[in-house]
Amino acid sequence: MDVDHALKPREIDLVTIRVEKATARRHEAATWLKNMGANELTETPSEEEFKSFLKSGIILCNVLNKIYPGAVSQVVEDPAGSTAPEEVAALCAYQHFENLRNFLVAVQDLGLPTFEPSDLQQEGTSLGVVNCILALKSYIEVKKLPPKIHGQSTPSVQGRYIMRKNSGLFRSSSVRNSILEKNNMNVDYSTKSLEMSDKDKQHSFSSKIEGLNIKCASFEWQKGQIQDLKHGLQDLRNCMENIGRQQIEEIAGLGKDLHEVAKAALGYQKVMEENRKLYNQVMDLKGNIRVYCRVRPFFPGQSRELSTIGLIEEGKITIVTSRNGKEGFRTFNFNKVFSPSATQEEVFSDMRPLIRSVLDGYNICIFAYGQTGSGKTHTMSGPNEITETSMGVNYRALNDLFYIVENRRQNFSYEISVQMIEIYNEQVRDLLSKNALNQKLEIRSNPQNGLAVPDASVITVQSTSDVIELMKLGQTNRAVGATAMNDRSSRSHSCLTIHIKGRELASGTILRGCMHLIDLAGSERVEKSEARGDRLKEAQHINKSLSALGDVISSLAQRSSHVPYRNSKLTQLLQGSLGGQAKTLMFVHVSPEVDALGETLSTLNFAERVSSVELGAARANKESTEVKGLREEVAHLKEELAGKNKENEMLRNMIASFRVYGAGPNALSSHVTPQPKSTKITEAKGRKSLPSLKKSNSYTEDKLSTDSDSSSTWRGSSNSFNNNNYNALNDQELGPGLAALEKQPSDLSSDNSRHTIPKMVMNKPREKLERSSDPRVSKISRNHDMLPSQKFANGPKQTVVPSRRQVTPSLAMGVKASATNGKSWK
Ligand SMILES: Nc1ncnc2c1ncn2[C@@H]1O[C@H](COP(=O)(O)OP(=O)(O)OP(=O)(O)O)[C@@H](O)[C@H]1O
Repeated sequence: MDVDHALKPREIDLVTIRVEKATARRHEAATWLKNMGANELTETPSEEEFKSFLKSGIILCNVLNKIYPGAVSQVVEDPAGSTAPEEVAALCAYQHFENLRNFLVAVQDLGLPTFEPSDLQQEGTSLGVVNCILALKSYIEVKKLPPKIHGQSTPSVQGRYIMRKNSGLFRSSSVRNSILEKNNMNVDYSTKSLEMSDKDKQHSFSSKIEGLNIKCASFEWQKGQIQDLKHGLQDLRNCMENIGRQQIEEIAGLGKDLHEVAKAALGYQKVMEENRKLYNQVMDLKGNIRVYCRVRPFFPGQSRELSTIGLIEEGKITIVTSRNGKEGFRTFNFNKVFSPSATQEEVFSDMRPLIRSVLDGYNICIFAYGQTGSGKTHTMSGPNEITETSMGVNYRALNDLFYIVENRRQNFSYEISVQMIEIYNEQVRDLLSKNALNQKLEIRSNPQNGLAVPDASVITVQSTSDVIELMKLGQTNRAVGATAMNDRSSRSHSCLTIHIKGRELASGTILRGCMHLIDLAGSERVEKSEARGDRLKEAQHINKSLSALGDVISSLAQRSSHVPYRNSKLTQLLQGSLGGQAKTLMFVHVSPEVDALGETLSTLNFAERVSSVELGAARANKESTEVKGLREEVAHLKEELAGKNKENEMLRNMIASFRVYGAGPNALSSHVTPQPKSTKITEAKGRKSLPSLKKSNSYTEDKLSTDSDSSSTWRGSSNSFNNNNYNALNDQELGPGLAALEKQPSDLSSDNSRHTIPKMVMNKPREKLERSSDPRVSKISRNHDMLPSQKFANGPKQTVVPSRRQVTPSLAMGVKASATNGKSWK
């Protein structure tokens, strides 16, 4: 038997056992046949040898005839003498057929197991033949009958037995018919004989005993077979148990392997995750704008077969660009790509760390870009019906921020405030104001206190629900516009800004961060949307602002020295996030439909461009208390210095005016009161702390207010002086020269005689004035050195004279003081 080399060890064991057993039984059968006279057989024949010896059936028939002579009445011998090969082959076949058939019939009549003649063919197996021979052997052993020599047995007894068996096979054979005929004759004969004599009765009885003996022998043989089977079964059971044990061990081993593989896979995933984090960190360090791409699913009822979206991997998306039967693909790389099946939670969890950094003092900007209907609002806010699972980035971000604020309560105190604006047709509106539609707000390119739109309402919030209420108010304000202007909800850029000011309780360090969450209006092709009237105007504004965004991105990508932020309100709003040290994330959205292919490709091209923009590493807006103190002190000093400069300017201008009006320098004495000799600024130079600075201010304020007759008008520092105070002063109080100064440059330009010299003076640096050939100018310049306010200020010399409008408040203050004091400053 061929052993399959691919078999496993336990299977090989089993097969080996079977082969060994079969071989042993074959050898046993061969040995017995040899003992029964088949001398041509070896005792240990191979399977093939065994079959070839028995194939003709001669050996089998002869052995059976030795046991029961005449059991096979006619044994067809070898076709000796035939020469023609075809004749030999035919005789062999006949011999094989006849002998085997006769043998099998006889064996079956004995109640012994038979086999198929084909078992002795080349492709057959000798197992059945061996079983049959060994059964015959057992049968004889049980019967303990010595094998009889041919011709010595009693054919009638055997014949009767054979007849009684009367099997179907036997009945169907022509050879058997002839045997039957013979035996019937025997039966008839014996019956007649029984009727005739007691001898026959005895004979009949002995034949019954014989029959019983045969049955007994058969029973014994079967018992032996059952024993054999039991042993075989036991062997099999042991073998199965072994196999079972081996399998359990193997399964345990496989489990271990699987565990290892799972661990390795997890490790691989971790490494991949780590790689992505590192990649993002590198991007952070380089300050690249992060770009996440999200694909909208098909709408219900749309066919999913025609999609432009090919393969989506971790950070790659392949678009099928096949057109007119030509197959094409384009792959785009981004920081992350979300497939249509990505949930809101999955999308948010990836950007969570970015959002959290706003609490550490970073400026964050997240904006959603994409074609109309591609899912921007879905990502930023969610669908119309907002549930816990469907809520968008805005709500999740706020939830997260308030959650962390709560967790950090022991170490930090945070103030969170919110602004919500929209840019509609290039006008900025405050969505949290009742008067949203009528407002036109300005955007500052250098935000003060982080407010790019300082005039928009800033509302302090304590919880997410506060913000949700505000967002609802904002939406209502947009909705007001929608009824008035026909569904403009997606026709404007909306921006929710969250301002965060945190103070570290232990160190007093201040952190300021702000987060813009921007849902841009959808880009669309005007001709495709067939927009008319207001819609056309809106579309043009949107496209203009998005194209301005494209220009800004191009300039940034090319590192141009000039970036055209001022070309649209949108780019002005985004300036701090695109050009500053902010962390910026763009969500680019695409639709999967084939008819959106053009927009999808242009959107992704733009997005790839955006991802190449390096902003420089983001910086946290952190201020330690010391820095904060120093910064405030510097600011105060600057203010004070500016005040003093304004005074200088005022006096200089006064001199100029007096000269214009023909009054000599002495005339000043009736208007200008010298400031009390003060060392306040000198002190301030060496000051370290804010309180002393304040003291200095208050001293000046106090002095001014006690010197003043109308203290209510003048009370307060120069810093707090505003246009209203200034406007409250009338010409009488200011004097003719100052009243002239109050006029706008345009007013002055119409009065040549009065403004010629002041204008010259104002626009020239001091050195130039000193070198001037104009005697009036040089006089002013010399006088300028003697101004008491400059001595008082003891600050750095001014080389550029500030403009007239800048000096007016301090000028007014100085004049008021001089007018009431009445002393000369000379
Ligand atoms: N990821 C998504 N899963 C399920 N539905 C989505 C998804 N993205 C978008 N949609 C649905 O697609 C439709 C259009 O989405 P959405 O309004 O967010 O697009 P938009 O880009 O904001 O459009 P517009 O620019 O016109 O405002 C909505 O009905 C939205 O619910």
